Amino acid sequence: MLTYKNLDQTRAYHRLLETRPFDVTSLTAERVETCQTPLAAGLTLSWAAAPLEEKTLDILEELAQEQQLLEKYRALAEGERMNTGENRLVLHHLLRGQLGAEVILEGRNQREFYLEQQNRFNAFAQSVRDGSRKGSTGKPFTTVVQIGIGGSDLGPRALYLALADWVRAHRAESEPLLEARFISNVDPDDAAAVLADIDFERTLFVLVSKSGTTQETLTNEQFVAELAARRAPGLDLKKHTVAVTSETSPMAHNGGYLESFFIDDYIGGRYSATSAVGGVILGIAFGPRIFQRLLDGAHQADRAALEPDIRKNAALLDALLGLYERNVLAMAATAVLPYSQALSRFPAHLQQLDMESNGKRVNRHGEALNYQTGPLVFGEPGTNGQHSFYQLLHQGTTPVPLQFIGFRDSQQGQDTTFEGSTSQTKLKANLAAQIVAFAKGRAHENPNKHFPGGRPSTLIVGEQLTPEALGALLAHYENKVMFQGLAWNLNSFDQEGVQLGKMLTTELLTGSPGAELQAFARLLGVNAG
Ligand SMILES: O=P(O)(O)OC[C@H]1O[C@](O)(CO)[C@@H](O)[C@@H]1O
Repeated sequence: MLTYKNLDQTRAYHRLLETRPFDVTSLTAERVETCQTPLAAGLTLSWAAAPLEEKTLDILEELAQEQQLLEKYRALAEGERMNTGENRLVLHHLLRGQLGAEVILEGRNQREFYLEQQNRFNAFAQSVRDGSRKGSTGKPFTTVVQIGIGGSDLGPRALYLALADWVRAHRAESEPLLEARFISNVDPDDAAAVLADIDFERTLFVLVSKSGTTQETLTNEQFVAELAARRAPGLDLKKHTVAVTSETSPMAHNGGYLESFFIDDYIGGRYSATSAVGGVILGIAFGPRIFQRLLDGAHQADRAALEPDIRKNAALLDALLGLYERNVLAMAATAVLPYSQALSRFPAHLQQLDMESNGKRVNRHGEALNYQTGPLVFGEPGTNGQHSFYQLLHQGTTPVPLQFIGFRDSQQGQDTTFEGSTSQTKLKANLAAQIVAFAKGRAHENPNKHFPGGRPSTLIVGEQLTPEALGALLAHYENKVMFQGLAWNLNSFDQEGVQLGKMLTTELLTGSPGAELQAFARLLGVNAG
């Protein structure tokens, strides 16, 4: 039977508070060689430079048992109503494969429903790619533009950017390459810039909103319609627009779109990248086979997260390490630092995934918590970050645990040798150097040049950022966030914290706002109506 208790009601937590962290200034080569956990799809988690002693790991494993983390993960995948705030199931794992018992809801097998949608959007993507489906003026599509925000933008955009160059370098000559673009912000400059040079006759729009009510997305739909009417008056925009939404949303079945593809309430926005939300645009841009490879990598990581031994379960280990850093070592933030330009928007996706999921102050039953929960998440690709905010990370007063990601090979294989080493070699050398510099520091008699060290990190390393590796990376973080939320006894699957701002915006635009809201409206020149 599953029981739910707060972190501070567990024995393991109180034992953890008594532990001393591994002092990462004592990092050794032997530790680098031994502290490795296979993740999935050829990725490995190195935790050599993490503040973990063997004894701490044992207690973290006890915590996992006391909080029944694996049992709860299994239950979640098999249809337990884990989203207590909204009384919903949490089924994104089923998008990539069956993990346990089938989930049947009102006679519908949920895995089959997701597969049916996948088959539909794959066939659609194929027809766009092979040119059999054309625009309303008879021209083949060359560009696909996604309109959506939050989970309906960040994951798909991060995945597109992560694979675009890999696909360009690895595709067969006969495979077309369609360009994808994204409009998310209600700032009119976003849509205007994305659409500035668009050829409407050859563009397909993918309107993505699970709720079908998001202000930014509906406004941008209208922006596109008006611009298309001005720039391509003969165009039938309906034949250039598909929708991705839930079956119960106002956008579903409204007859305004060429096709509609569905998710349901059991796929949370920030967990939706492997559904039609990401699958339509990635399938069109790269082809369904590439999207399937991404799903396979994600499923491998989902399976690996079922492993009971914490030393062999990268998602569980990473999750409980993050909890240890947050609750025992009182570290408030964490940085995600991919040494891969392709992952340029991956930290932005993780920001939503982590902070919208675990930025909570009450437990899953709505009771106030007496301990810290989700950390602040930020990040940028290396080496760019090194020339920006690493100063604070090395010598600032706030130690921040660092999550590095790196690959042995570049995606495209193009390179140059300068001063005896290639760019890819320099990239990896910088990454290795940073881990050691953060961990061990360097003494100096000039305090300004003194590096204290003792700054912990982990490294996820793989051969190359392939579709499988990317899928595994995505799922690893989803599972990490899920395990942390379960250990903190909170609901990682709702987001009430985004509602108040939305409400006040509506009040200001269409209702009777309070005096202070009106005062800011005057300062900003808000003209409602
Ligand atoms: O897909 P929708 O319903 O337009 O929602 C977009 C995003 O808005 C949020 O609800 C937050 O405002 C996210 O959780 C979600 O991903």
